Amino acid sequence: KEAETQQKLANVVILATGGTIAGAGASAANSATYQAAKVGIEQLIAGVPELSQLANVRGEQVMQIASESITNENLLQLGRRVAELADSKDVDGIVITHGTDTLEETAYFLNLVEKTEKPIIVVGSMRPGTAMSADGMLNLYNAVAVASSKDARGKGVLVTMNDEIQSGRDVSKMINIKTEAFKSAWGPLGMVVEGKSYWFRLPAKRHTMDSEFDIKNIKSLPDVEIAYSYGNVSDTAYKALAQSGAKAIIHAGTGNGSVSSRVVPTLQALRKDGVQIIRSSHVNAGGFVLRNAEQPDDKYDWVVAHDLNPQKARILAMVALTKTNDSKELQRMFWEY
Ligand SMILES: NC(=O)CC[C@H](N)C(=O)O
Repeated sequence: KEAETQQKLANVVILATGGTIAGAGASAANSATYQAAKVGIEQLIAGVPELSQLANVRGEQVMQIASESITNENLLQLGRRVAELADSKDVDGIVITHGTDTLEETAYFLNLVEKTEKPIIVVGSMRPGTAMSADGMLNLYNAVAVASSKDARGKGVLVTMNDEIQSGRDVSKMINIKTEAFKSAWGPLGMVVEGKSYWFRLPAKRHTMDSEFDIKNIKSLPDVEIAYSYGNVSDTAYKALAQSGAKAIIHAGTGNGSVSSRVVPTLQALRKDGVQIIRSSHVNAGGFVLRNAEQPDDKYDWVVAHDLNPQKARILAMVALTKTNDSKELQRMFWEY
């Protein structure tokens, strides 16, 4: 009988990378003071015995780090392992446990480069497992539930935090002291309640199977850097980033990706030197940069990041630059992905 149920259940692999979901604090009162990336994947799985009712689950420790330290090499390593598993006949879904600081970057990266319909769910937690009201157990349970469900197929890389199913493209960490931390300007795709998914909308942007990018063709990622804008900003950071070899600079602009008059001439000169200039916005609840508004992008040959925040714009720019260095092609990609 047991063997029969095992056969019916989906096979889900959990790739563990660290973060707070693998964190441990000194006492149950430590919700914010603790060490991330301490608990191994076997212990995480053992901590949620209910997972075995949802799927045949096995774990792999891919790395054990806090996500602010993730490098492009780490991203490629993780992406390649996800692709291998997605190609494997005996894997139905993949869950990635991840620190929340750069979770939105990894989720978007995988959304662009993984050629599969199989569910890929990225999940983290805001409190370590040792804290009162720890959120990791339920977030992981929900991730495995969505990863093992047929109706999550073909919807791109997803993020399950705080009972919501978010698109990996749209979701962003909006606050760092609440369990209700992950939001999208365009709303969640669905909800998970008691292990069942309820869907309300679909992603409109190209992803996974419909993407022109493939992790199997990406050997390395080019250097793309971000410069933050604010009142009284100087051009020092932009110049330094270009000098250190950045192929593209993401302008984390104010408002509609606006650029200070002190910085405009520098960005024009850098573009003439071959550096791609990509205007994004650091407006908190969701920036939205319009082409040729605020700045004459056609005239300067700049690109706008559409609704992508600066850190997501960096991910798309890196992936896009592996294919083209044509600014018009880059702009097309920024509209489509
Ligand atoms: N809530 C978290 O996961 C943050 C912990 C850590 N800074 C990380 O991103 O890995």
